[in-house]
Amino acid sequence: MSYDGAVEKREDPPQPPAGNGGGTGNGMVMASAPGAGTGGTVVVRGPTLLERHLPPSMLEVPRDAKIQFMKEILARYLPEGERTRVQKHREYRNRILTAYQPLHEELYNSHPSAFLVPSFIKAVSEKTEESLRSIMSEPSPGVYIFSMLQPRFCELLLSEVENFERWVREVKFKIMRPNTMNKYGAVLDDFGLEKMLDKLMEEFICPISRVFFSEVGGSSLDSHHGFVVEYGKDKDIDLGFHVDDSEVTLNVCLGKQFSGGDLYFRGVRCDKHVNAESQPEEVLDYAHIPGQAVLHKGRHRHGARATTSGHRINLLLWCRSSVFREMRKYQKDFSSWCGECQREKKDRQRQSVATTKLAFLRREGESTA
Ligand SMILES: O=C(O)CCC(=O)C(=O)O
Ligand SMILES: [Fe+2]
Repeated sequence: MSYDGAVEKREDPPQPPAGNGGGTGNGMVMASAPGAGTGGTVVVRGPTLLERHLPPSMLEVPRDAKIQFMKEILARYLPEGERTRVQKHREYRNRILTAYQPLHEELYNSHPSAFLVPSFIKAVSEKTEESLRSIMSEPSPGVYIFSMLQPRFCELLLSEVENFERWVREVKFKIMRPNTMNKYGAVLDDFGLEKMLDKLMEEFICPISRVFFSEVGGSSLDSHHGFVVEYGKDKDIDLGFHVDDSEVTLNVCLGKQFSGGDLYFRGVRCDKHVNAESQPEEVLDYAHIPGQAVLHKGRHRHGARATTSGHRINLLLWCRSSVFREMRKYQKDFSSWCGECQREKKDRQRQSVATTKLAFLRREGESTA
């Protein structure tokens, strides 16, 4: 195999930073389960079944207020440890939000369509497989590449991230990194971009995922973890072979100038087969281009090669489905999406056809003897 060693499961960081000026203290463990921790922004979408249970006084309030109300009720039913984690993460975010002064307000307040290229907006608004395929390539099964972000948005976001990191250094704020495999990068949801990214997921990634990723919960995405990863000198160099803690991952290069940093893909696998061999058609290398997006299943094994010069920053949106995760707990057969389960199933079918044929031929032989 052309990758090294075993596949890692890339998750939100398990440990919070300790002590930000009398804050959370130690031990805010980040859960990778939906609804908790860094990625725990479960968004209740409306009109939903849950909405029918709202008290009459809540029916006319804005959607955000309804969501907040429902979240608070649902939080009461979380296990104790998880409730504490959610609460501490909320406090962590609030400390950032009250102290950090954003540089480009428009990033926070504009509708995401202001940042997207027109061809992408048009294809998604038509919502058909044909319109989506007209702007995408699929160089290996399940990996979709398309032009997505306007250069101006990439520049604004890069400059906002720089500003945030400058503030972090100046006030010596200990931030949580995006997940267990990065030492650099920042969680965009933690400094105010959660709502904008949620709209991006809901209005643009959900319609695509419904078409291409329905077998892994693409029709019921309901939360996200949005962050940037950074590579180059004095940053992360490469990223090991892994699967994401997501159902669907959006990965868009923001820039700047760099060489190297190719993504490599090696097929989709369930937990049991995560280290199984890859098939030739599953092998893909992809060179990042600023503004261009890669969309794939979280369980699609991948990694990033060394960024050999310059500075590469990518926007990642891990999209999750709480319904899919719950259902997966009770399933054993993942042949609708795991390449190795599919291969095993085909082998079993071939075997059973061969056995039936043999039995038939034997019977035929006996009756003509
Ligand atoms: O560096 C990249 O482009 C890959 C990032 C990635 O796979 C991740 O953050 O999960
Ligand atoms: Fe990844």
